[in-house]
Amino acid sequence: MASNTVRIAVLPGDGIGTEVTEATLGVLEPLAKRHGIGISTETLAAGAFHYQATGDAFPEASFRAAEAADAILLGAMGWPGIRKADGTEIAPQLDLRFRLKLYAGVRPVRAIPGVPVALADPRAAGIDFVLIRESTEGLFHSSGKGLVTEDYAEETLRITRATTEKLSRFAFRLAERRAAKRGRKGRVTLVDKANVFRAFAFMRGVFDGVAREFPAVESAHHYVDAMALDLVRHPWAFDVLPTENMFGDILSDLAAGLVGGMGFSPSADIGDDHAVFQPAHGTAPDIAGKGIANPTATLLSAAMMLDWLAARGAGQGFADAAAELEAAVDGAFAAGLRTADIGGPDGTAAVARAVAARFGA
Ligand SMILES: NC(=O)C1=CN([C@@H]2O[C@H](COP(=O)(O)OP(=O)(O)OC[C@H]3O[C@@H](n4cnc5c(N)ncnc54)[C@H](O)[C@@H]3O)[C@@H](O)[C@H]2O)C=CC1
Ligand SMILES: CC(C)CC(=O)C(=O)O
Ligand SMILES: [Mg+2]
Repeated sequence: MASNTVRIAVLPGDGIGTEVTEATLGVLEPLAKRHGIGISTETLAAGAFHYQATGDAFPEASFRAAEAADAILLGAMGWPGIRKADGTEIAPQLDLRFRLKLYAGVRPVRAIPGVPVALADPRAAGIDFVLIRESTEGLFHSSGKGLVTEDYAEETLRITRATTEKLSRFAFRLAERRAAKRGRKGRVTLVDKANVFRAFAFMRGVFDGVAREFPAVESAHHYVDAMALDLVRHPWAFDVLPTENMFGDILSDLAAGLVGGMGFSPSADIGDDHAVFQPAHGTAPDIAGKGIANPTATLLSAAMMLDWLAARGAGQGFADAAAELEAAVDGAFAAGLRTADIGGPDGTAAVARAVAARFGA
């Protein structure tokens, strides 16, 4: 990667995906100028409405351009009324995860000062954990391949040693970095269903093997049903939570609900060579076109992107810009910004303005 200049492929997608992406690009521009970092963007077509118009949800040219970019910023894709012949929805974001082997779906869940949390316990203000949703296999391995007959339907879950090892190492390394920052011991808790399914007993065995490589980090296991309970009972107790694809999909929405909703839930799908940064939410047909979508999740995803680019050699300016963007989001809410999803008056553009104003734009 050429130092200090990066190419970002932008896939706005459908519904509020386009709105939160536009707001985020509007913040990235002055941020890049301020830090003297070069960011060029190329907007690419893909999504449900593109499928409706052309019959192609994800043109190969868009995929190739995304693959060639230094990083990919994605809004959201899919629309409930636009379906393929098999009854499922359009989801090019899944193609990206599979084709670019983005096994680590990193979904940080953090209480932002000023944003109401769902729990009355004062410890909820300290919610700060990271779900790592394996994003290339698990039950989603079966997507588009399930068997459907007149009388029954069947989908298969797949767990591999190679991906579980990578996922586990990613989780332990993240826990090490978080421990260094927070000055406390890291803890990685595998979320599985090893009491019932052999595939999860296998996953647990592989995870335990990797855990032995990281003696300074605590390791634990939790069944997914109990984790759904405990994320509501005491979410502040968790640190890094790797899990299977479908479990992570479900738990990440639950977790978002703890800290203000989907509008506050960033994510990054990271592989060995590529990464996609996108909010964990969808296209929100119920609020699309109204100018009230909360772009915070996308802004925080963009901060994760800048940080990831810095770690890959783009330069310290990217790390500084990432830190400033996250601080600007926190600062804006601490200063009274209130989005519609938490009952406030501030729409998409107002959030972008308030965040950019924190760093003088
Ligand atoms: N990564 C992606 O691109 C995803 C795409 N989808 C697709 O999106 C479409 C809608 O799916 P839903 O199940 O309704 O999930 P959703 O995440 O779009 O919406 C769930 C709820 O959260 C709210 N919400 C979501 N993002 C918000 C934001 N930024 N600001 C304020 N409120 C927000 C919505 O208004 C809705 O009440 C479907 O076609 C689905 O397949 C769903 C999830 C992720
Ligand atoms: C197409 C879906 C898997 C998208 C989704 O729900 C997600 O990324 O969380
Ligand atoms: Mg989801």
